[in-house]
Amino acid sequence: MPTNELYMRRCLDLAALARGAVSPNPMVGAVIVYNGNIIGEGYHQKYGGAHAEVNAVNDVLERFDNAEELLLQSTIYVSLEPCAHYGKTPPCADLIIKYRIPNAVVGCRDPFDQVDGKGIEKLQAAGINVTVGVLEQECRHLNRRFFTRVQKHRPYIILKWAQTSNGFFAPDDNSQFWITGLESRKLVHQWRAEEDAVLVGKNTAAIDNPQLNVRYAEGRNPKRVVIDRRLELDSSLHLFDNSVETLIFNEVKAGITGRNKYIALEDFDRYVPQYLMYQLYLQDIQSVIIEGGAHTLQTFIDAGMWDEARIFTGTAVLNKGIPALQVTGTKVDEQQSGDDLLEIWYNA
Ligand SMILES: NC(=O)C1=CN([C@@H]2O[C@H](COP(=O)(O)OP(=O)(O)OC[C@H]3O[C@@H](n4cnc5c(N)ncnc54)[C@H](OP(=O)(O)O)[C@@H]3O)[C@@H](O)[C@H]2O)C=CC1
Ligand SMILES: Nc1c(N[C@@H]2O[C@H](COP(=O)(O)O)[C@@H](O)[C@H]2O)[nH]c(=O)[nH]c1=O
Ligand SMILES: [Zn+2]
Repeated sequence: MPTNELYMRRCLDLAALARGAVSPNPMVGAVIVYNGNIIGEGYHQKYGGAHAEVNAVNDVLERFDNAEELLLQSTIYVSLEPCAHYGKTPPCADLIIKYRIPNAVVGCRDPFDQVDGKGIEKLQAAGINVTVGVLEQECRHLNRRFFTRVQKHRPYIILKWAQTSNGFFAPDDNSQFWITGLESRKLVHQWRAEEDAVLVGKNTAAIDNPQLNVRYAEGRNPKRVVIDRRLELDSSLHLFDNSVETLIFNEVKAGITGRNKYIALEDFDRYVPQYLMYQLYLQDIQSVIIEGGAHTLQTFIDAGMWDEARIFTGTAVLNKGIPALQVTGTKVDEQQSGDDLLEIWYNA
């Protein structure tokens, strides 16, 4: 692998260590290389905390007595364009300029309005040799949630469901039927920990009484979201147990009771997926995993409001029921999850 790619790959690995911990900020990793050796590493570890470049420079300063001398002959690799603005921390471009690091290699440009090329320009104006676009697609992919929020003004939307081996989604008698095995269940809980919110429709909330939390994996619980137009759901359901912030989209009331947030939509007959996702965007929710049911998933599919679909096909069989859903897009992966088959599709 060419050298630049090798170090950028390390930046990506570092960045990914913060999965689920920095939203709505992007995940970013940085390494500093002197004479073919990595002398410092860092990543953005938690929301509001130091940026990757700061941690990488500090790592060098802590490890070497002659750090400032080494930095004068080093290259900094960073998976996202260094920031140029005063946010929660001062601009990273200024830090690189301050230590006169002569070379910067950037994975991809930051689309965020206050950066968007200004970090690169600032470095170049200071005489730093800047290379942009190393492993660019991978760098953009890692932060696809962040890019979607900044560029589309909505969260990244993941659809997830399970279907039987003979193409059914659920029984049609308002009962719960578990299709997948324990491994898939663990995987889904891990996915929940990686996203900001998990959403279900009213019937799923009533029939399954889901908890929608992270019990079979490590990590933090996502916010819960439910669509309940007329507020018909029973308040004794797990969803309303105040263990996690829960957003209830309805047409009856707005307000907060404990950790339950009622959000009123003006129009429940048209553009519901669009309105809903805009509301989540306003709440800084950068990604959402939609776990059903069929009706809810279908409205998002019909509106073209999805980015990724994760579809399990279990070994269970149903003789009749709600038919499984179809997406058109690109299948990017297929793998076994215990006895289940898992397909990943992108909407492109
Ligand atoms: N196989 C799997 O992966 C899963 C299976 N299930 C199963 O699926 C079944 C439930 O699925 P289903 O009946 O399709 O129900 P949903 O859970 O999708 O709930 C549908 C209801 O939610 C409200 N809603 C959803 N989307 C919208 C929208 N865009 N605009 C307005 N209201 C909306 C409506 O309620 P209102 O009546 O207020 O208008 C609608 O009738 C259960 O048996 C459950 O066990 C559930 C999840 C996953
Ligand atoms: N039936 C079914 C799924 N159902 C989804 O999981 C939810 C239950 O979440 P929890 O209460 O937290 O365990 C349920 O409401 C529905 O959204 N998921 C799957 O991976 N496989 C399955 O076969
Ligand atoms: Zn920064």
